[in-house]
Amino acid sequence: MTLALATTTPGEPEVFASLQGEGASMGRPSTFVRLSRCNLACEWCDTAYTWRFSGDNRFHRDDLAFERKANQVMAEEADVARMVADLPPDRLVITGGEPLLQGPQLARMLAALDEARPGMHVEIETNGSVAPHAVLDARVQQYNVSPKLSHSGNPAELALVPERLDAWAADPRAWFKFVVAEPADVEEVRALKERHAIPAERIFLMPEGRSSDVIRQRSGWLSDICTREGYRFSDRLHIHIWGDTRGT
Ligand SMILES: C[S@@+](CC[C@H](N)C(=O)[O-])C[C@H]1O[C@@H](n2cnc3c(N)ncnc32)[C@H](O)[C@@H]1O
Ligand SMILES: Nc1nc2[nH]cc(C(=O)O)c2c(=O)[nH]1
Ligand code: SF4
Ligand SMILES: [Mg+2]
Repeated sequence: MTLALATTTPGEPEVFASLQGEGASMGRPSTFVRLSRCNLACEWCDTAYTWRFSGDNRFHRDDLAFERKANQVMAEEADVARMVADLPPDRLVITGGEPLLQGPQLARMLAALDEARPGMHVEIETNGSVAPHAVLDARVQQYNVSPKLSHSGNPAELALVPERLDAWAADPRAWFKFVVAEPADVEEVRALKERHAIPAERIFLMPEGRSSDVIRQRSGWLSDICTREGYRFSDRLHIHIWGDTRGT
């Protein structure tokens, strides 16, 4: 059984220990597993190498067939579990790409992990447009849900699935993390918050930016909006420490 993972060095699955750089667990030592493939195609995606393979695969869900692709490695679920178990952190962050596209494979990987190293805390980074597989869902402690606003360039009918947003809003494990590039983007956050009854204390606003300079520039007005409107602010700690570097 295999998982499609991103690679940092050719042939090597992108599994690494770092600090969680964003959201509710920022600063916590965590092991990251980065999967490949995505059902969306954000214009500013900082990990487009996980899904933008040869040619243009925007919005073609049938492209999710698991053949070998550049920047992708197929790894045995048990081998991924062993790599995670051998790293020091007791927390796991599963990201991508869109990890919820590989729910059954992740559920099996986590079952193997529980054999090798029981009790790890599991967080999933997701764009929030896909329902989690039931067996996987039962093993997850935290969802970091990042619904995509119009500046991402995704069609709203793919990115913002109303019944999914209602389900995340009702799930106490879910934290919302909206990427914001301009003050006007926050209007869309306000509308989603009202429409789906998302509690403001579970909403982070995070500046779009792949460099410390851009993040810092946008943090001024974004932190003012958070202070006025009761949202939480999320920095991007890993970018300040390591820059936009794979495997950090
Ligand atoms: C690469 S995504 C992978 C997980 C999932 N596909 C998602 O979008 O949530 C991980 C996180 O990085 C955020 N992100 C990606 N590119 C970014 C950028 N240029 N600036 C700020 N955040 C970004 C996403 O919104 C998401 O919260
Ligand atoms: N350090 C670090 N923290 C992160 N939190 C979410 C990340 C992601 O790409 O999903 C990420 C990442 O890539 N690196
Ligand atoms: S949903 Fe996530 S992985 Fe997919 S393109 Fe957007 S930011 Fe990148
Ligand atoms: Mg990242």
